[in-house]
Amino acid sequence: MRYLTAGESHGKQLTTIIEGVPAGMPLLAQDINESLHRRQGGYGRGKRMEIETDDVHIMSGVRHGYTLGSPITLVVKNDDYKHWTDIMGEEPIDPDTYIRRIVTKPRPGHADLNGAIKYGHRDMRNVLERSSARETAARVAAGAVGKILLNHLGIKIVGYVKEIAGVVAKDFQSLSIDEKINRSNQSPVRTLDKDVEEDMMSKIDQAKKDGDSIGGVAEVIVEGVPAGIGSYVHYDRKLDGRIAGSVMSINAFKGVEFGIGFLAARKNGSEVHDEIMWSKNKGYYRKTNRLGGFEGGMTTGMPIVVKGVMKPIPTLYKPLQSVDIETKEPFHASIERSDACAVPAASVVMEHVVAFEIAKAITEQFSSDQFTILKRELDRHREASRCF
Ligand SMILES: Cc1cc2nc3c(=O)[nH]c(=O)nc-3n(C[C@H](O)[C@H](O)[C@H](O)COP(=O)(O)O)c2cc1C
Ligand SMILES: C=C(O[C@@H]1CC(C(=O)O)=C[C@@H](OP(=O)(O)O)[C@H]1O)C(=O)O
Repeated sequence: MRYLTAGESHGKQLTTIIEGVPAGMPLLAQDINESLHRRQGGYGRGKRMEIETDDVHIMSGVRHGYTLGSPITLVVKNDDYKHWTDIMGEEPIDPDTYIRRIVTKPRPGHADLNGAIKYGHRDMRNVLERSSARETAARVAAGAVGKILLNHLGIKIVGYVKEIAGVVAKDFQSLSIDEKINRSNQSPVRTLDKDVEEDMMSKIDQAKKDGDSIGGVAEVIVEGVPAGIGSYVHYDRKLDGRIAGSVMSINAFKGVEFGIGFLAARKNGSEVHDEIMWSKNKGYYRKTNRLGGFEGGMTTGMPIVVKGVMKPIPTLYKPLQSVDIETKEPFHASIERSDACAVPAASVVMEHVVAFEIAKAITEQFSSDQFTILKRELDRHREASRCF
């Protein structure tokens, strides 16, 4: 499975093309929409989310509710486009209007300056339109298809917020994954910990009031992936590496850890490695899960536990110094519409990029032209690894 996305933030639409989804898998627009709507929500987002209603249009690859095995094209319209037709249209524009509207002031922390240098754009709108996290709607659409595939294979996944600006949620390891899904869906900041919700929201309110922005940590848990998915043979087949890459590719994400992650550097081996157990019912399992479900680039059969850290949003009302690329004069950032905190929304994005990577690894490892055969093979693998 692989996918490509296309589309500018204030252009007509976002398009996702996914290749390699097995034929015969049930797939409905409403299931993809559930993911898209979750991504749009979350406390801390700016005015743009009041304009958009992200609903998917399935343009190819699905017939009568089932996948065909051919490329699936998903379209999400940008409702904001109607306000940007003069700026974002494909026809040549009157030079006076154009000059008045070009973006020459790069925001520290965004892709503006580096993207302009790379492509030679003197108008940094040509960069920001595509570097905008609007693209994550298209990625969530792809991830939703991956997640639907996993769900049909008995694999469940949840993403939620662990921390916002130093307010840390407690661990809820004993909660079932279904309870985690419910709690994160009900929380305005998508955390499992009701006790810290208010604190998280007041941090966001304070950041908004100060014209500043804040970041945090999101966590994703995946249950039901059998042992031995991924590979220890090649760097680009190690599944933990691929998941880490997908998380790092989310806009504003600056780090990833599995299980106890960076804490492992300060512990002895006896405090880090998960002892191996066996029982007739469960087969092999680990007493603990400090390594977050991976050894040797392959799944251990324990829950996959991955965290990603998101930096504060770059667009600030509070001025940060930068340089105008036309005049070379210093300036202080101008006021622009922006999110103050997007960690709740990003936890949904993270859930979906991780879902896609796992679905992709499973379809690579087993026969995947036909969904029923894939399901049979995975069940066989589950049984073989239990009895191994
Ligand atoms: C869901 C989501 C919403 C975001 N919203 C904004 C925003 O409103 N304003 C902004 O400047 N950056 C926003 N970002 C972050 C930028 O897109 C990101 O910082 C930028 O693309 C530069 O990439 P980098 O931070 O990965 O280096 C958002 C990110 C995500 C995941
Ligand atoms: C549009 C989305 O997020 C956008 C991501 C974003 C950025 O710079 O990354 C900037 C903002 O866009 P605008 O400048 O139009 O207000 C966010 O709203 C979205 O998540 O769908």
